[in-house]
Amino acid sequence: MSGIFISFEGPDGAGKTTALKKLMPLLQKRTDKEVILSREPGGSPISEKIRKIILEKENEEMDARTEALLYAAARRQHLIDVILPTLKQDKVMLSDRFVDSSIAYQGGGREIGTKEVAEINNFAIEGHFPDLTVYFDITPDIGLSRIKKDHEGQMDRLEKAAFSFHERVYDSYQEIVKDNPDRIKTVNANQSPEQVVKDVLDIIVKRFPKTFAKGE
Ligand SMILES: Nc1ncnc2c1ncn2[C@@H]1O[C@H](COP(=O)(O)OP(=O)(O)OP(=O)(O)O)[C@@H](O)[C@H]1O
Ligand SMILES: Cc1cn([C@H]2C[C@H](O)[C@@H](COP(=O)(O)O)O2)c(=O)[nH]c1=O
Repeated sequence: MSGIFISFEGPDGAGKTTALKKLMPLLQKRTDKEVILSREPGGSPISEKIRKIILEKENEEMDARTEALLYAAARRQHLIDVILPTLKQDKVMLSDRFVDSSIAYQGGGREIGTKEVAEINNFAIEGHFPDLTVYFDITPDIGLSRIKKDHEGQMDRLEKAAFSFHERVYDSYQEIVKDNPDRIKTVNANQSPEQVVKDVLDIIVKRFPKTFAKGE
């Protein structure tokens, strides 16, 4: 596998999607490798169908373990349909969320347990961890207030969960970051969108200087 796999993580409203849209062309300018952007849950036709089931507000009664299995199933299909083919073609794969989201949201937030959730995800991803993960650090009060300001009426099932759930997600992410210092690098997401993009770009270029050397 010769491509580069980078995931982006963080609590709801951290600004990943906003930053990734701006980051994509900046990265593409610096490399001859094709840069592909995808997201989880989703990113391929079957996984997008699973995403709909997971996030629909009507599915309030969904059991926590069912939710964890659905995220892992969507991830497996995304891996097979998009991530592995992209890496085999020597491209750069950017994924807006990956396995750490399940550990933080289902393991921590839903209190299933990080070990249990890691186990079903190990089955799904068969060791294909990202080469680099950029964690967008934002406290749940700030992240959720951004979302409420932007689209309160259209908040999905996860975004609408209790504040204590989002606090557990945040705490769980802090643990994951602490436990994976080589793979995960943190960006302060409570800065201007421009500064966030600059910081993320710096991290990626520093980690893969040869790949992103064009135009230096
Ligand atoms: N640096 C920033 N400062 C202030 N507001 C921001 C910043 N970045 C993004 N936003 C706003 O915050 C909201 C959430 O941003 P975005 O959708 O990019 O976050 P996200 O990390 O993808 O969230 P989620 O995972 O919940 O979808 C949007 O309204 C966006 O305009
Ligand atoms: C991959 C993944 C995601 N989640 C949560 C995180 C968000 O609340 C939603 C996804 O929405 P986004 O706007 O596309 O970020 O799902 C999760 O709980 N577990 C996961 O594995």
